[in-house]
Amino acid sequence: MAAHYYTVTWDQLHRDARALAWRLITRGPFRGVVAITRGGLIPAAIIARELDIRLVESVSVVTYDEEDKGQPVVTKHPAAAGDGTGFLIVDDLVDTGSTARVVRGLLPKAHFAAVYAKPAGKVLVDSFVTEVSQDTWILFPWDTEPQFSVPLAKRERSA
Ligand SMILES: O=P(O)(O)OC[C@H]1O[C@H](OP(=O)(O)OP(=O)(O)O)[C@H](O)[C@@H]1O
Ligand SMILES: O=c1[nH]c(=O)c2nc[nH]c2[nH]1
Ligand SMILES: [Mg+2]
Repeated sequence: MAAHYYTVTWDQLHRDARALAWRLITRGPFRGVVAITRGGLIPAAIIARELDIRLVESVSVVTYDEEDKGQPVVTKHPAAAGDGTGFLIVDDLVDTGSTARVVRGLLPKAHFAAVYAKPAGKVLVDSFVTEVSQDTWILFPWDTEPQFSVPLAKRERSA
């Protein structure tokens, strides 16, 4: 269980992905994008649109079952990206860095970008936008839904 949660709305994700695209303009040009499925797909689409890139490849690394972490397994290789030369890898976040380490091993020449980064993983990315603490779980808009909120005055107080 995480100590903190950081909720990201669709608007914020769009804004942060565009901010990442701004930073990436001077690091390119890129021939194509490799999205790390599934979390990297939407940021990759936003960034590919902003950088006017039409070649979008994907790589799938399965590591987590909700908040439980296992061994990373590559279930889809990024065949069109070769050794990564001229390619931009995009993920939604780096946490421990284990997904990034696997993908960097597959595409050693690519530029690695993530929208959000935690301290243990940020050394593995070339570009990111926002850092959160290691004990924070990021709640993405595709994993959440709006629900009724109990008024503050009716909540139980601990002290
Ligand atoms: O730095 P790490 O500790 O490897 O964690 C980061 C990875 O974990 C999440 O993906 P997940 O494996 O949950 O799959 P998903 O993208 O399909 O949700 C997230 O999208 C990153 O890809
Ligand atoms: O939705 C997510 N939020 C996170 O903080 C995280 N870390 C690894 N995998 C994650 N998935
Ligand atoms: Mg992922």
